[in-house]
Amino acid sequence: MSGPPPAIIWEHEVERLLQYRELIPRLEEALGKFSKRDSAEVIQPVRSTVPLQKHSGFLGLMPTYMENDGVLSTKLVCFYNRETHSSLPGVQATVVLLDPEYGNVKAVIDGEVITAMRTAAVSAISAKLLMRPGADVLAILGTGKQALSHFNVFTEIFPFKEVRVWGRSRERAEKFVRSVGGAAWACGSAEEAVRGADVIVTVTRSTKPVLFGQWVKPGAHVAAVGACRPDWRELDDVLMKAAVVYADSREGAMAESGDVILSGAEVFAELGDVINGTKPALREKTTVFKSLGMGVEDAVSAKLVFDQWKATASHV
Ligand SMILES: NC(=O)C1=CN([C@@H]2O[C@H](COP(=O)(O)OP(=O)(O)OC[C@H]3O[C@@H](n4cnc5c(N)ncnc54)[C@H](O)[C@@H]3O)[C@@H](O)[C@H]2O)C=CC1
Ligand SMILES: O=C(O)C1=NCCCC1
Repeated sequence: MSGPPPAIIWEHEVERLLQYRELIPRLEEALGKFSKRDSAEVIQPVRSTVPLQKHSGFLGLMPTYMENDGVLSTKLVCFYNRETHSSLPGVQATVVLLDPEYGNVKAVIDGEVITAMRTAAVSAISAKLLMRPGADVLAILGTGKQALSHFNVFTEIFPFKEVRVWGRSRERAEKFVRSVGGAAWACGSAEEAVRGADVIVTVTRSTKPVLFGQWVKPGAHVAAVGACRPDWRELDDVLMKAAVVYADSREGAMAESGDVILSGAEVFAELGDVINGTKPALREKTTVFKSLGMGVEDAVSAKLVFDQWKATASHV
């Protein structure tokens, strides 16, 4: 292959280079560009998925081209629905950044930190747009990687007075609370965590509902991040039908979200539509943001990492 060898930028380096304050505005811009459906801005097909049946998982391929920005990338992500309490990873990812003119690989970047941070940052954007003003109580269902990245960004940018965490085992919820220096409460049940909460984040590997509409306070905002297969659920039909549903990608939600497909709920708008001002943010209603994850989010995150990496003198 012609051209210089690709940069290899791994986990600790990505952690050092990626900051929410720089990432969030770029993601907001990217979501808006995606929803314009202008092929010079963003070409991003719905994720192709290859089942890894033997290992209860999937390989997702997420190519994206942003012509006006000169960004070409693809993420390779494996995600699993393994036996409960398996110590094997739930999500593993790599982002490959290419030169769109020459076609050579410019960088191979660890995708786990990018996936954790860009997903949480997009949920935070959904909350910024859709939660009611004065939201005080945040509930997080799940205690894994996404739970931590969501805790980090939500507490960094919003002044929540209380953060509640639920996991399938109380022990894991308590461990999570210790890991964040005690800045949250471990709850004994999902119901206890979400009753009265203003914002609820679901970040589990569950394939059946863990959040039920009858527990959810009217006007609450839900960022639903797990359940990214057409037959997986995190939210029940009552909630899906009562809420105004937003998504990152309408096509993605119609193809991949069990919560949308199986409940028959309508996707009211994409987050990008709200950012572009073409659809309203119905903050006074109960809202669900159904996140599936998009290649364009990985593309702008990888570009940010690569640009910062190049700017670090010792690598040049
Ligand atoms: N929307 C998006 O862009 C993305 C979505 N995801 C999805 O988000 C979810 C969480 O991802 P990670 O935090 O990386 O995974 P993780 O494996 O680190 O954490 C998963 C959490 O779910 C819990 N869990 C597993 N089965 C459960 C069940 N039946 N009921 C309740 N809780 C259960 C685990 O105990 C753990 O707390 C996964 O479904 C993953 O596929 C991950 C990355 C991006
Ligand atoms: O966008 C992503 O990255 C993922 N989405 C759903 C499943 C895991 C990874």
